[in-house]
Amino acid sequence: MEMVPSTMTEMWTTMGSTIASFMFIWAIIRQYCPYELRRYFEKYTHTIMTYFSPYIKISIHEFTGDRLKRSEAYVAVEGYLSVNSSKTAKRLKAEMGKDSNNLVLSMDEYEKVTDEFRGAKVWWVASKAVSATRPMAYYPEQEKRFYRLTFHKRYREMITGAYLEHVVKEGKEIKVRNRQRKLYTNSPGYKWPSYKQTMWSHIVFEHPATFGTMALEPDKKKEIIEDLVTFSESKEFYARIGKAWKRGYLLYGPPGTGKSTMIAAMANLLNYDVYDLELTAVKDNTELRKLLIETTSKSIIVIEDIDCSLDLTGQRKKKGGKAMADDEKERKEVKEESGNSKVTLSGLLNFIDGLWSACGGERLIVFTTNYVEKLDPALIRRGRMDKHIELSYCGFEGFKVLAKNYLNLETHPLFDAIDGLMKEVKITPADVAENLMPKSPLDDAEKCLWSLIQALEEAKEEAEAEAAAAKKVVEQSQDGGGVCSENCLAEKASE
Ligand SMILES: Nc1ncnc2c1ncn2[C@@H]1O[C@H](COP(=O)(O)OP(=O)(O)OP(=O)(O)O)[C@@H](O)[C@H]1O
Ligand SMILES: [Mg+2]
Repeated sequence: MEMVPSTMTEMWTTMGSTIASFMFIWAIIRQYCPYELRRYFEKYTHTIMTYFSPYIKISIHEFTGDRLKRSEAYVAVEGYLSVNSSKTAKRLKAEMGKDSNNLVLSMDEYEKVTDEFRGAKVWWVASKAVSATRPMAYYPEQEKRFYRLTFHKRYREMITGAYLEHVVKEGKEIKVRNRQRKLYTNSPGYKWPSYKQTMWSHIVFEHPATFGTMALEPDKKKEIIEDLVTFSESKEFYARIGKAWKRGYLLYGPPGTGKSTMIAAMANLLNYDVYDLELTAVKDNTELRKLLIETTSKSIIVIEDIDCSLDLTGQRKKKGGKAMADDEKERKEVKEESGNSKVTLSGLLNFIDGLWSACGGERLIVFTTNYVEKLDPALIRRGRMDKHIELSYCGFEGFKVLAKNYLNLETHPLFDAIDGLMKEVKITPADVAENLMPKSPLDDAEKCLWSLIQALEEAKEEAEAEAAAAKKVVEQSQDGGGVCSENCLAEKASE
């Protein structure tokens, strides 16, 4: 009877001393053994333990290979765990989320969470390994972060198949929902730090414009929105017809008619990033291609005032029959005009629809111009710029949207007078908006409407005076018996 406690005590003593000896040996190895020997010891202990363990482990590393880009799988898992871990994990970290007004939680380093899928239990751990070597003494230690998934080997097939598929799909959706949208620029004003890999700099994109606040004919607005939404939902369609998943928009019209505003509204509608490409700051076609490759999907690449960016209007046409000297001179002129940029029309065409432009998919390319007639037809032909949108002077429907935005008015007795005047004179939405904007806290809606009526009346008087002057010139030229061309009439009228 006394044997049992004595055996138990002996057993505990033996176990205790074994663990103590093991720890002692391990402490000595850690203290005195060279790094290589330690690694060797760790490796074999690990192999023996893995052999007897019924669990399988999968690691998903943040960076793979060239370390240039975060691994897509890691980003997706991060998204998936940000939602799933925030319910169960005890140590969380918080980062600023979408629109800078909410915090997104995710599991902290070395935290472990459990997940269940079709009755199978799995465990996720966020971990990091610190690289033993540093390229230079003053470089910070390189941390390699990774997630480790552990599950029982009897679920191998289901976890490596259906479960991981589910994690990646859901994680990507969560990332898109939570992401801070960005406005990128390649502007030369920013000095790139030498270690920086990317040629774009960015800020958070927070433009408030939406199609709801845009002054535009309702039918036109509806058509544009439908076109954009159809594009964003057509991944399979583009794949089936063998076309890269991108679409070009040409926005043209006089200054102040809402071209730039529409780009912001497009980005807000589709939840896309915006790449504002300053073409004059691009050194040459190679640099243009590099910039393109660095853009991500779900984005709008914008080239504003394309007619001013480069001499893209005649270069290609002239080149064919010209002598070498002429060609050289022409190239020099183009270079001077466009701030040392050597981007050519063919470089730009390749940028839009060359092989590289298909990398990544789901991208809109938008050009804006005030002078559509100045552009080379090759640049804006259908297929390159698929949709041409003219933004023009403000109509009564457009005015009503602005009155609602600026004054919260849906109707007013002065609307009829404004409608009448708008049929007679051209006014840009920017001018309407400026007049409707209260200039002091005492300005009420009626005062703003009167300000607009006054502006419209002044514009009408100006137009009438111009028309009268033109008529006078015509009469004079007829009296004098001379023949005057249209241009000459316009010149005299403006005098
Ligand atoms: N269609 C519109 N709807 C609502 N607001 C507009 C519209 N057009 C212009 N605006 C207002 O006028 C301002 C100037 O418009 P925007 O910069 O979009 O014009 P633009 O066509 O890009 O001009 P530019 O050709 O000079 O670049 C905007 O800040 C916006 O408030
Ligand atoms: Mg603009």
